[in-house]
Amino acid sequence: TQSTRPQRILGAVQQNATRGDPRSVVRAIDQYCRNQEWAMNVGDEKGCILDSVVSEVNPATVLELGTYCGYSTVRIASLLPPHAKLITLEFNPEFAVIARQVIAWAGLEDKIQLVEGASGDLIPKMKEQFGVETFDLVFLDHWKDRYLPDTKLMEECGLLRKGSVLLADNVICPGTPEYLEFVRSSPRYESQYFKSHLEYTKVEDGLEKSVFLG
Ligand SMILES: CCCNc1ncnc2c1ncn2[C@@H]1O[C@H](/C=C/CNC(=O)c2cc(-c3ccc(F)cc3)cc(O)c2O)[C@H](C)[C@H]1O
Ligand SMILES: [Mg+2]
Repeated sequence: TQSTRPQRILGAVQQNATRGDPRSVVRAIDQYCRNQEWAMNVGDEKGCILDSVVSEVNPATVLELGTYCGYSTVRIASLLPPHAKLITLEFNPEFAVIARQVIAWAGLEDKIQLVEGASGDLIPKMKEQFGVETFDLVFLDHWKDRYLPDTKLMEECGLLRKGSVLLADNVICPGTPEYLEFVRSSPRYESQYFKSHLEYTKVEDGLEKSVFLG
């Protein structure tokens, strides 16, 4: 039977990356997606911006919305300090199965908690079920029309504190117009656009970093 693209990405990791070496996992996925078949990972160019924001925030708690194959999950977790935790939400069980194996290959199971389910259902349960107070960093990379409702939901659930950083992928392509308008016009956020390109292409895209002001 035909394999799926996520299965082929996992295969590329298992063939080309070293177990326990997160950066080799990231490199293997980028090489596969650049040379064999495109996939919607944040990629190497925007990934460098992601790395710099993660390093600057040096977060103890991270939330990722939209795991997919786990590329950005591994990329972020590889930069976290020893006791930091990353919770990543994925509602498609097929992708979750792949992402768990990519995370395991990178040897990052102890830093990453992959939770299967929809963000709208899980965000309200973060405090009681996962013992989270607030998130220092949130990486938004799920359905683009869910960035704004989920951001409002995180505010309502008290998951953002003064200084929490939201980093959103794809604010140009495919685009997240309502979210962008909101974070750029709201007095409760300080936003900054990092111009880049859509993963593995020359098309413009970028990341929007928004600091919650409380
Ligand atoms: C109600 C559910 C919401 N809550 C949810 N809760 C949990 N998990 C969720 C939720 N909503 C979605 N997910 C999961 O996250 C993933 C979804 C990721 C979505 N990403 C894109 O669509 C994209 C497109 C392009 C692109 C650019 C140019 C092109 F030509 C084509 C494609 C590029 C990019 O970098 C992109 O990230 C995964 C597939 C999906 O199962
Ligand atoms: Mg994306």
